[in-house]
Amino acid sequence: MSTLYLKADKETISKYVIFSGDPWRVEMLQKLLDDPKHIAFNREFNTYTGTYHGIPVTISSTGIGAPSAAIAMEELYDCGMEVAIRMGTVMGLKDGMLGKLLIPNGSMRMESTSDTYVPKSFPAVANIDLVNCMNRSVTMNGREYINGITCTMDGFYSQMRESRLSKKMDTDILKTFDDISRYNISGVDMETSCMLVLGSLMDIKVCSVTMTTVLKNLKEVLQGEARTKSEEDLCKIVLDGIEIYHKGGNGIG
Ligand SMILES: O=P(O)(O)O[C@H]1O[C@H](CO)[C@@H](O)[C@H]1O
Ligand SMILES: O=c1cc[nH]c(=O)[nH]1
Repeated sequence: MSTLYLKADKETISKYVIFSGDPWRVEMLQKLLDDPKHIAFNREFNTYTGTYHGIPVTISSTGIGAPSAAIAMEELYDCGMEVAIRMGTVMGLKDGMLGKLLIPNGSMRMESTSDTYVPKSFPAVANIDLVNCMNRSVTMNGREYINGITCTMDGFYSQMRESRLSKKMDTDILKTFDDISRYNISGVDMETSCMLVLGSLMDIKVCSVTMTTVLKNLKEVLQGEARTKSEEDLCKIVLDGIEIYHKGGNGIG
């Protein structure tokens, strides 16, 4: 029987799963797989399974935010997922980060979905072996990475970007950034901490590999060809990272 939202089942899902936020990034990634089989595109969940250099890999999407990321994680865990990688974009909070990969060791839980599973004192931490393999893959692919702590939030236009409403309500978006910058937080996204928490609860391996596409206050933004190239590199980096991990961290090729 297929799952409620992703329309997946045990026969079609592999143990390695990559989750993009954006369903259209899945279309970019599936082009790098051999023999990609389209499982379903239902709501925000676009899912394929194929192989990368002989390794079975499933790719899917979570849409924006932790609630739907938790649904995707739950349903593919039900189908036998053992390794989950978030492959997304992130807003960098430090200068010079644009185009660099932010691969957090852990993430501050400012989203609320993970609170529905465990208390806030439960940490959101990444699997160290996966992080190391992804770091190696970034270097191999000619990019730079940053490890450290990120922050995951729920409110895009209430916490991360000014809007007509936030101005009308006098919401101080910059104060949020100032507050978390004092904690040496490197970047902000909307899914990572929830996915890391669920991975620990499921006793599977999880990490988050994110491309810095924008800096806070839109100080710098990756656009046009540079943005496309950075997302293409992100897809390749995550696939190569899985290959490194699959081979016991001993390199690829
Ligand atoms: O590019 P993705 O993976 O969607 O990630 C980031 O982009 C979205 C916000 O623009 C949020 O989902 C955030 O986490
Ligand atoms: O603005 C942005 C861009 C990428 N990721 C986010 O979470 N926010």
